[in-house]
Amino acid sequence: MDLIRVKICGLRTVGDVQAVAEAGAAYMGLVFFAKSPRNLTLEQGRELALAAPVGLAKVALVVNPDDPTLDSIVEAMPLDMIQLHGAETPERVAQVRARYGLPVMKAMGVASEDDLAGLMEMSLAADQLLIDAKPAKGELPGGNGLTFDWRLLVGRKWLKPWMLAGGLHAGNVADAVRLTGARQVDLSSGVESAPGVKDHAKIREFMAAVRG
Ligand SMILES: O=C(O)c1ccccc1N[C@@H]1O[C@H](COP(=O)(O)O)[C@@H](O)[C@H]1O
Repeated sequence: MDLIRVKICGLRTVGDVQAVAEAGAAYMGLVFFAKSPRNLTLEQGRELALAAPVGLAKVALVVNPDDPTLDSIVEAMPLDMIQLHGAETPERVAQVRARYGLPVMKAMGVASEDDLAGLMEMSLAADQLLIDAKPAKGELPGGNGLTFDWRLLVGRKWLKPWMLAGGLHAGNVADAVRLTGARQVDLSSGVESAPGVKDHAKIREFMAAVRG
Protein backbone atom coordinates (compact mmCIF):
# COMPACT_ATOMS: atom_id res chain seq x y z
CA MET A 1 0.00 0.00 0.00
CA ASP A 2 2.75 2.50 -0.74
CA LEU A 3 1.94 5.93 -2.12
CA ILE A 4 -1.08 6.28 0.15
CA ARG A 5 -1.15 9.80 1.58
CA VAL A 6 -2.39 10.09 5.15
CA LYS A 7 -4.10 12.96 6.95
CA ILE A 8 -4.21 12.77 10.72
CA CYS A 9 -6.78 15.14 12.10
CA GLY A 10 -7.51 16.68 15.48
CA LEU A 11 -3.96 17.33 16.71
CA ARG A 12 -3.79 19.18 20.01
CA THR A 13 -0.13 19.38 21.08
CA VAL A 14 3.24 20.16 19.52
CA GLY A 15 4.19 16.58 20.41
CA ASP A 16 1.29 15.40 18.22
CA VAL A 17 2.65 17.44 15.31
CA GLN A 18 6.10 15.92 15.75
CA ALA A 19 4.68 12.39 16.01
CA VAL A 20 2.59 12.83 12.86
CA ALA A 21 5.53 14.32 10.94
CA GLU A 22 7.97 11.62 12.07
CA ALA A 23 5.48 8.90 11.16
CA GLY A 24 5.33 10.25 7.59
CA ALA A 25 1.83 11.71 7.30
CA ALA A 26 1.22 14.12 4.43
CA TYR A 27 -1.38 16.34 6.14
CA MET A 28 -2.24 17.38 9.69
CA GLY A 29 -5.71 18.61 10.64
CA LEU A 30 -6.46 21.41 13.12
CA VAL A 31 -10.08 21.49 14.32
CA PHE A 32 -11.87 24.80 14.89
CA PHE A 33 -15.31 23.63 15.97
CA ALA A 34 -16.43 24.41 19.51
CA LYS A 35 -18.44 21.20 20.00
CA SER A 36 -15.49 18.96 19.18
CA PRO A 37 -13.23 17.45 21.86
CA ARG A 38 -10.41 18.39 19.44
CA ASN A 39 -11.33 22.08 19.25
CA LEU A 40 -8.43 24.57 19.33
CA THR A 41 -8.22 28.24 20.16
CA LEU A 42 -6.58 30.46 17.54
CA GLU A 43 -3.48 30.67 19.74
CA GLN A 44 -3.24 26.89 20.03
CA GLY A 45 -3.79 26.48 16.29
CA ARG A 46 -1.06 29.01 15.52
CA GLU A 47 1.41 27.24 17.82
CA LEU A 48 0.75 23.90 16.11
CA ALA A 49 0.82 25.36 12.59
CA LEU A 50 4.17 27.01 13.29
CA ALA A 51 5.54 23.71 14.62
CA ALA A 52 4.78 21.85 11.38
CA PRO A 53 7.85 21.01 9.31
CA VAL A 54 8.00 21.80 5.60
CA GLY A 55 6.21 19.03 3.72
CA LEU A 56 3.47 18.45 6.31
CA ALA A 57 0.40 20.24 4.96
CA LYS A 58 -1.61 22.20 7.53
CA VAL A 59 -5.38 21.83 7.13
CA ALA A 60 -7.91 23.91 9.10
CA LEU A 61 -11.17 22.02 9.69
CA VAL A 62 -14.29 24.18 10.10
CA VAL A 63 -18.03 23.50 10.09
CA ASN A 64 -20.37 25.96 8.33
CA PRO A 65 -18.07 28.90 9.13
CA ASP A 66 -19.01 32.49 8.41
CA ASP A 67 -16.45 34.84 6.84
CA PRO A 68 -15.35 36.53 10.10
CA THR A 69 -14.59 33.11 11.62
CA LEU A 70 -12.56 32.06 8.61
CA ASP A 71 -10.85 35.46 8.43
CA SER A 72 -9.64 35.09 12.01
CA ILE A 73 -8.29 31.57 11.42
CA VAL A 74 -6.54 32.40 8.15
CA GLU A 75 -5.01 35.57 9.61
CA ALA A 76 -3.79 33.81 12.76
CA MET A 77 -1.72 31.02 11.22
CA PRO A 78 -0.08 29.72 8.04
CA LEU A 79 -2.33 27.16 6.31
CA ASP A 80 -2.17 24.98 3.21
CA MET A 81 -5.83 23.97 2.94
CA ILE A 82 -9.29 24.62 4.36
CA GLN A 83 -11.53 21.63 5.12
CA LEU A 84 -15.26 22.42 5.11
CA HIS A 85 -17.02 19.74 7.15
CA GLY A 86 -20.59 21.01 7.37
CA ALA A 87 -23.49 21.53 4.98
CA GLU A 88 -21.62 23.98 2.74
CA THR A 89 -22.94 24.23 -0.84
CA PRO A 90 -20.79 24.20 -4.00
CA GLU A 91 -21.41 27.97 -4.19
CA ARG A 92 -20.05 28.46 -0.68
CA VAL A 93 -17.02 26.30 -1.50
CA ALA A 94 -16.33 28.53 -4.53
CA GLN A 95 -16.63 31.67 -2.36
CA VAL A 96 -14.19 30.34 0.23
CA ARG A 97 -11.67 29.37 -2.45
CA ALA A 98 -11.87 32.81 -4.03
CA ARG A 99 -11.72 34.74 -0.74
CA TYR A 100 -8.63 33.04 0.72
CA GLY A 101 -6.77 31.71 -2.31
CA LEU A 102 -6.35 28.37 -0.52
CA PRO A 103 -7.41 24.94 -1.77
CA VAL A 104 -10.68 23.76 -0.24
CA MET A 105 -11.45 20.15 0.66
CA LYS A 106 -15.17 19.49 1.09
CA ALA A 107 -16.34 16.67 3.35
CA MET A 108 -19.33 14.68 2.11
CA GLY A 109 -21.18 12.19 4.31
CA VAL A 110 -22.13 8.85 2.78
CA ALA A 111 -24.56 6.30 4.21
CA SER A 112 -26.30 4.98 1.08
CA GLU A 113 -26.29 5.15 -2.72
CA ASP A 114 -28.51 8.26 -2.54
CA ASP A 115 -25.65 10.22 -1.01
CA LEU A 116 -23.37 9.68 -4.02
CA ALA A 117 -25.24 12.00 -6.39
CA GLY A 118 -23.90 15.17 -4.76
CA LEU A 119 -20.29 14.08 -4.93
CA MET A 120 -19.84 14.68 -8.66
CA GLU A 121 -21.34 18.16 -8.43
CA MET A 122 -19.17 18.99 -5.44
CA SER A 123 -16.08 17.73 -7.22
CA LEU A 124 -16.59 20.55 -9.75
CA ALA A 125 -16.36 23.17 -7.00
CA ALA A 126 -13.85 21.79 -4.49
CA ASP A 127 -10.14 21.03 -4.89
CA GLN A 128 -10.51 17.75 -3.02
CA LEU A 129 -13.35 15.64 -1.62
CA LEU A 130 -13.30 13.97 1.78
CA ILE A 131 -15.70 11.05 1.75
CA ASP A 132 -16.74 10.32 5.33
CA ALA A 133 -19.47 8.36 7.13
CA LYS A 134 -22.71 10.31 7.33
CA PRO A 135 -23.36 11.23 10.97
CA ALA A 136 -26.64 10.25 12.60
CA LYS A 137 -28.86 12.99 14.06
CA GLY A 138 -27.29 14.52 17.16
CA GLU A 139 -23.77 13.30 16.39
CA LEU A 140 -20.87 15.59 15.56
CA PRO A 141 -20.47 16.16 11.78
CA GLY A 142 -17.33 14.01 11.89
CA GLY A 143 -14.73 12.49 14.16
CA ASN A 144 -17.19 9.86 15.44
CA GLY A 145 -15.17 6.78 14.55
CA LEU A 146 -17.99 5.51 12.33
CA THR A 147 -17.39 3.54 9.15
CA PHE A 148 -19.76 3.26 6.19
CA ASP A 149 -20.31 0.62 3.52
CA TRP A 150 -17.12 1.04 1.47
CA ARG A 151 -18.63 -1.10 -1.31
CA LEU A 152 -20.65 1.99 -2.29
CA LEU A 153 -17.44 3.53 -3.65
CA VAL A 154 -16.25 0.57 -5.73
CA GLY A 155 -15.63 1.61 -9.34
CA ARG A 156 -16.59 5.26 -8.75
CA LYS A 157 -14.53 8.16 -10.07
CA TRP A 158 -14.65 11.87 -9.31
CA LEU A 159 -13.12 14.87 -11.01
CA LYS A 160 -10.78 15.75 -8.14
CA PRO A 161 -8.51 13.93 -5.70
CA TRP A 162 -10.35 12.47 -2.73
CA MET A 163 -9.70 11.04 0.72
CA LEU A 164 -11.47 8.21 2.47
CA ALA A 165 -12.46 8.85 6.10
CA GLY A 166 -14.73 7.47 8.79
CA GLY A 167 -13.74 5.00 11.48
CA LEU A 168 -10.37 4.08 9.97
CA HIS A 169 -7.74 2.45 12.19
CA ALA A 170 -4.69 0.21 11.83
CA GLY A 171 -6.86 -2.89 11.71
CA ASN A 172 -9.15 -1.90 8.83
CA VAL A 173 -7.22 0.56 6.64
CA ALA A 174 -5.74 -2.13 4.39
CA ASP A 175 -9.19 -3.54 3.56
CA ALA A 176 -10.61 -0.03 3.09
CA VAL A 177 -7.91 0.95 0.60
CA ARG A 178 -8.04 -2.35 -1.24
CA LEU A 179 -11.81 -2.18 -1.69
CA THR A 180 -12.25 1.50 -2.52
CA GLY A 181 -9.00 2.22 -4.36
CA ALA A 182 -8.47 5.29 -2.16
CA ARG A 183 -5.03 6.89 -2.56
CA GLN A 184 -5.51 9.15 0.46
CA VAL A 185 -6.99 8.42 3.89
CA ASP A 186 -7.97 10.63 6.82
CA LEU A 187 -8.61 9.70 10.44
CA SER A 188 -8.92 11.05 13.92
CA SER A 189 -10.42 8.80 16.61
CA GLY A 190 -8.65 5.67 15.31
CA VAL A 191 -5.33 7.00 16.63
CA GLU A 192 -6.60 8.24 20.00
CA SER A 193 -6.58 6.82 23.53
CA ALA A 194 -9.54 9.06 24.49
CA PRO A 195 -11.53 11.69 22.55
CA GLY A 196 -9.09 14.46 21.67
CA VAL A 197 -6.01 12.64 23.00
CA LYS A 198 -3.72 11.37 20.26
CA ASP A 199 -1.86 8.14 20.98
CA HIS A 200 1.55 8.33 19.30
CA ALA A 201 2.04 4.57 19.32
CA LYS A 202 -1.29 4.18 17.49
CA ILE A 203 -0.17 6.80 14.95
CA ARG A 204 2.97 4.76 14.23
CA GLU A 205 0.95 1.54 14.08
CA PHE A 206 -1.49 3.12 11.60
CA MET A 207 1.30 4.39 9.35
CA ALA A 208 2.94 0.96 9.43
CA ALA A 209 -0.37 -0.61 8.37
CA VAL A 210 -0.68 1.88 5.51
CA ARG A 211 2.88 1.23 4.37
CA GLY A 212 1.90 -2.42 4.28
O1 LIG B 1 -12.54 15.36 14.55
C1 LIG B 1 -13.52 16.04 14.89
O2 LIG B 1 -13.73 16.31 16.08
C2 LIG B 1 -14.47 16.56 13.86
C3 LIG B 1 -15.46 17.43 14.27
C4 LIG B 1 -16.34 17.96 13.33
C5 LIG B 1 -16.25 17.60 12.01
C6 LIG B 1 -15.27 16.71 11.60
C7 LIG B 1 -14.38 16.17 12.50
N1 LIG B 1 -13.41 15.26 12.11
C8 LIG B 1 -13.23 14.75 10.79
O3 LIG B 1 -13.87 13.50 10.64
C9 LIG B 1 -12.94 12.57 10.09
C10 LIG B 1 -13.28 11.17 10.49
O4 LIG B 1 -13.11 11.00 11.88
P1 LIG B 1 -12.89 9.54 12.54
O5 LIG B 1 -11.61 9.00 12.00
O6 LIG B 1 -14.07 8.72 12.16
O7 LIG B 1 -12.82 9.81 14.00
C11 LIG B 1 -11.62 13.07 10.68
O8 LIG B 1 -10.49 12.60 10.11
C12 LIG B 1 -11.77 14.55 10.48
O9 LIG B 1 -11.46 14.95 9.18
